[in-house]
Amino acid sequence: MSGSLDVRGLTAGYRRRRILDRLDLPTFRNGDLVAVVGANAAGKSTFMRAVSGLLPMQGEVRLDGEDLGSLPPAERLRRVGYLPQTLPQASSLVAYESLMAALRTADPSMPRDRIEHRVERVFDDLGLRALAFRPLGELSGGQRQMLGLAQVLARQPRLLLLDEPTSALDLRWQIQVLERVRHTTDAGGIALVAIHDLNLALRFCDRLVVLKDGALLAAGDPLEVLDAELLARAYGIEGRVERCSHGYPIVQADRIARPSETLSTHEANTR
Ligand SMILES: Nc1ncnc2c1ncn2[C@@H]1O[C@H](COP(=O)(O)OP(=O)(O)OP(=O)(O)O)[C@@H](O)[C@H]1O
Repeated sequence: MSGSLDVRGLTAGYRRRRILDRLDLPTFRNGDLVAVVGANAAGKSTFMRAVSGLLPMQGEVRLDGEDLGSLPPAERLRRVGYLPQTLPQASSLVAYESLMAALRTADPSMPRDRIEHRVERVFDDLGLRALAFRPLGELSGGQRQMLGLAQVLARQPRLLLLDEPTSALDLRWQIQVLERVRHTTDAGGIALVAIHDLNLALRFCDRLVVLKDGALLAAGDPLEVLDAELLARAYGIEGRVERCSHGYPIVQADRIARPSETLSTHEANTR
């Protein structure tokens, strides 16, 4: 179906361990900015790698009705922009050249003037002009993370898969990045963002996927899905979702839950 992402029966893992086992997600549509959340080791990065095509997988990932697994790697690379959790390698290339190189790799047939136009544009959009002629090896961790994102956005992929894109960023740049991603989804894209900061997820994302031990714990509207019980089950904490004085929802983590509080009432009652 056009304008959609469908994940059905996704199974993926590593040589000796299966991590995701027949994962089904709700259909995502154009305009959706999806936060993929869950505790450490829940399977978020494995999910991102599997959907991106970097990790062998079974099941179906359909983008606009087409099975991504059946596309040639170059075509998949054109449609899916994946930002890994690791920062881009430090190198002697300056930032501008690194973006040019990323675009050339993704689409060797793209004319040079179009590449330059896209690179200029993404530097402006992300407010990174000051970094354009700095060698990657001389940038801070946060600056390198921004450049990694710039490399992905400049390719203008149909689907964005961003694994912790704000983990190295200060408050201002966290907002800058998520506003930028929001802009691409408002323009009709689909973006999946693995993120630990639930407050950013609540503020910018319109869909939430919660993973636990490689399985889907919950999915839906972030404000409907995130509540005290989910915080206990997903993270083992006692917490709550409240509104700040500006009206934004915020998650307050109060303390680590006692073991029985990490289970649902039903589970606890039937033990
Ligand atoms: N390269 C690998 N080889 C073997 N096992 C791996 C590998 N990468 C991750 N795992 C395992 O897969 C499971 C899920 O890890 P994953 O990185 O997907 O979790 P995550 O939700 O992204 O965690 P985090 O929030 O800590 O980044 C973990 O048990 C982890 O130990």
